[in-house]
Amino acid sequence: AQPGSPSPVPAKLRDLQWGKLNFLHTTDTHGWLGGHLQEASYSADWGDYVSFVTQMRRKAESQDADLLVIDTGDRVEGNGLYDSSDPKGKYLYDILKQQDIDVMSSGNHELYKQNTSEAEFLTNVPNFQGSYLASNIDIYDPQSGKLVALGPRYKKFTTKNQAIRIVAFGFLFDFTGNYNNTKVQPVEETVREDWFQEAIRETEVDLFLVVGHVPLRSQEYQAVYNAVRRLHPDVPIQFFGGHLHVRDYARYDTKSSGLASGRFMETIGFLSIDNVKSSNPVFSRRYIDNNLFSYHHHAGLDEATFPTEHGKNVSRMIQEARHALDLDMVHGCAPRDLWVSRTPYPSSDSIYSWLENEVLPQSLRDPLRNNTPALAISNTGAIRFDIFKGPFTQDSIYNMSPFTSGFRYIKDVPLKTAKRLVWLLNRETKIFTESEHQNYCPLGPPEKCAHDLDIETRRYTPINSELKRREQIVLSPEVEQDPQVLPGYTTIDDAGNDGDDTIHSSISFYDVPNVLQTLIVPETTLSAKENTSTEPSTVDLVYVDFIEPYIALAAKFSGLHVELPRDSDVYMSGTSLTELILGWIKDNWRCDKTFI
Ligand SMILES: O=c1ccn([C@@H]2O[C@H](COP(=O)(O)O)[C@@H](O)[C@H]2O)c(=O)[nH]1
Repeated sequence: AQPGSPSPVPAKLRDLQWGKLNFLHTTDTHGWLGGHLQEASYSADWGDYVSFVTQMRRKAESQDADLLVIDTGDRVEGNGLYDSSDPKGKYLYDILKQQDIDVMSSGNHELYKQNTSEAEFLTNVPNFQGSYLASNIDIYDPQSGKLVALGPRYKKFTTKNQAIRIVAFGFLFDFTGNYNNTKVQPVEETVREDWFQEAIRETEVDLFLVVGHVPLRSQEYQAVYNAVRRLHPDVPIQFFGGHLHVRDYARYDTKSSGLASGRFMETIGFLSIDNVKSSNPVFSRRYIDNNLFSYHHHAGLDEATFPTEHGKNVSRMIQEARHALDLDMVHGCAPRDLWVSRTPYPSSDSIYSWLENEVLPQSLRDPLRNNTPALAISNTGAIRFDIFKGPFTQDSIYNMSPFTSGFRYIKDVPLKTAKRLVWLLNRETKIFTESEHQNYCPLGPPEKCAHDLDIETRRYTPINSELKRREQIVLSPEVEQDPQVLPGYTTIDDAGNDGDDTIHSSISFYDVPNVLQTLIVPETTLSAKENTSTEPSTVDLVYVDFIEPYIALAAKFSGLHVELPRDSDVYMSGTSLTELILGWIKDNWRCDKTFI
């Protein structure tokens, strides 16, 4: 763990049920390779995980079993270790490659920007040669300019100890927000390609392994499942998924299942399959809290015997990178916790209410607009993580707001129309049904999308469904706090409620809107007539530039006749949302002696 990170609190643990074939799985790590420096439950770093994999491989060997290590993408964007270096990822790729990963795939965050996907192609794919699969992604090779596969489409291999013959694929969901230097083929089309049809016609196979940055309960995985099952009614299929940032386990039939292992290095997913080659395979899953207490327990080792030299070196690499990036530098001290979804919105401890009521009204102003009133909009997904009371560091800013988006505006928009546009963005259905940008919750945080699962059937409710959205639901009721049991994940999945390794009390999650809004009316701009209603008749409609495609769509439905980007312009040139928030924090959150 990194120096200064909190020690894990001993807790009641559930053991792992080993099989002859075992997996460890990470997904959506988003650069959190240093672990969580403010949360004891998730305080192990990538170096500890390197030690854990080594020790678990030894344990597998001793039982003549196999262990495969999987990662399903979104390794970048979301933490200072990736986002604060120039170029981004200067330290991350070398740290990542220290892990011995057997099968991995790309996420959507590897493809939003040209430099990220090129780093993936030129650095990460070669670093993980033989493991990195890209079943449905192509990239324009920056050297030749030719469109080529990002990585091999699939691979066949046989495990060392049990000689299990595996055919593996690596998918990304039907993502449309990628920069134009990559092409993502919809999974439903990929499964009709000749190479895929040939691959699944393999007869010498004991297991199909489908890894991907794909929600488990999705039309994409349904398509892969249907294609394989049509030819192989009896061969086990194991899926690993991600993107929604949740722990989840799905049973598709008696011989197939899927595991999703959370987000931000909070969770290491464990899955075992016993009797893979028989007519009766047995599956077991566990979500391991990423801390040393859990690691020691599951490896059957202690503080002295657990860490490997390699693991310790990787922890040192992280420490040096964090030091070089000055990630512990304190910008201010937060006077209270501010939550993304642990508290109702709006409320005094909602991070979105804080942005709407304090940060944006006090900071968002373009001097070139001469105090013109503005209705400002940001997507809630731009804010990725909570703020904890106490020191707010260089790391905290990227954990909370990692993206580089700035602002644009459309002038002279009737306030009534602007408000209707916001209403439409939050209502979603109509807009996204007709959108080429349809995606998993393209505006809100991914967890919001996961919570739109139909509770009864555990099926994902597509965002173009006409099903009525729940307004704001408490997903798990608060329970009396048992002093021995700390709050944390209490997952319910298709195998029941005993998946988490650590026994926790539950935390409440509340739904959040797609976009937050704030009306900014400088006193002096109101005419005497308007002053009576305190609302201007027209405003600058200001928005985070990432959401411009959705603004264009919502404008169409709200009667705002604009063509974007032609009719919009940059607002506060050179200032990103992240810089705006950081500036406000530096000005407003002084550290007094209660924090030191
Ligand atoms: O530049 C960006 C990129 C993404 N977002 C938001 O992030 C989510 C997607 O996050 P995942 O980790 O891939 O699930 C997307 O819905 C956007 O809301 C952003 O705001 N800016």
